[in-house]
Amino acid sequence: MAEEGKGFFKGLWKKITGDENPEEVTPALEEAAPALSDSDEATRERKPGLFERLRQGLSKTRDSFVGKIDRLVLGKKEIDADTLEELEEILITADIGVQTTVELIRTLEERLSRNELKDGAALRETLKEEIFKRLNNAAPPMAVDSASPFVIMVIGVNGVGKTTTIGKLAARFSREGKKVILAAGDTFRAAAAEQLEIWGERVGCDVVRHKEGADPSAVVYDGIKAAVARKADILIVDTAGRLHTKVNLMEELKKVYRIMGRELPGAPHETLLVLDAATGQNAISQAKLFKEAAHVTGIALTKLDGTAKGGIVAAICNEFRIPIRYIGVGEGVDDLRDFDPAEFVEALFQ
Ligand SMILES: Nc1nc2c(ncn2[C@@H]2O[C@H](COP(=O)(O)OP(=O)(O)OP(=O)(O)O)[C@@H](O)[C@H]2O)c(=O)[nH]1
Repeated sequence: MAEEGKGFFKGLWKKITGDENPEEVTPALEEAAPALSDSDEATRERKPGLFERLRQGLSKTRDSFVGKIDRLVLGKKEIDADTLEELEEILITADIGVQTTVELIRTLEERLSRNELKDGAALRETLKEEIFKRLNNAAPPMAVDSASPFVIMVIGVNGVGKTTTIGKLAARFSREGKKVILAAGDTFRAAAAEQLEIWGERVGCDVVRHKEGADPSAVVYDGIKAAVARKADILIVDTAGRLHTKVNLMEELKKVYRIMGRELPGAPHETLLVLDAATGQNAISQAKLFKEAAHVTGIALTKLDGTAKGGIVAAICNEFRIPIRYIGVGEGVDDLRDFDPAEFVEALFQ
């Protein structure tokens, strides 16, 4: 650039940004936006809307959890043991879980002793980073194209949002052009099959159901036969969330699981446990219980929008080592989102 032109550019730059030295800033800007393709442009246009919805969905957790952290750390010029003690209390009450809280505080203490936490802002940033690390238990996404039909067994106690999650998943897969069949394996409650049929009509997919009180294994058997005969891409199987006893429930789930594998080797390809975030520590107990009885391979965490207990995400990721595949942030069909740890932490702390 000619010197004269450079001067003009510098002046303009300062006017726009208030920054004296464009040379220092320009390389970073170039790095940040290497060649935007058309699809990047499209993503950028779509992203703010989706991100904003996620932010809104997490507003209760952000206001209580991150709000408390901000009140504790912002403006603090020095971090000491008392600050970390107060932080520990906030983490515990935010349903992050005792084990994860202890780990986080230990890490922060170490970083404090290495002089890495100079002030409140540094503490906030480090906490965000450490929470992200614990959410990021890398697991490959559900590989629905790896089998045909790909069978998803959905488990969880009543009322957690199982049927709604199945409906939202069916809608999403159908939109992607996949043929989906639903099997109403909860024969204990008549309303469960009816609810599933309503979703089937809404989404435009077949529902296999039997009468109330029928053997769920028979429903699953028919579901698999129908999925194979009709060349479905995905079969989603609902299961009971409540029986006369907990032991009965677990035994039934084991039986349904066995029948699937017998009728279609490799099935179920995914056992998705649905948990209600608003139930806090109860969701943790359910995760423990189902993990022991069923081969849980993924979690859908619903109702994050209605609760301040969003910290439960960290407890689940860190303590169970079962990937959270989806999060529910509203009742709408588009409110079941892929769980993206980076986006989640950003939406929480921003
Ligand atoms: N706000 C909000 N509500 C949700 C979400 N997911 C499900 N719900 C609502 O939670 C309620 C219970 O959902 P269901 O799908 O009926 O729950 P279920 O686990 O199938 O319950 P049963 O059919 O009784 O076993 C419904 O009113 C849903 O609309 C979510 O992510 N956010």
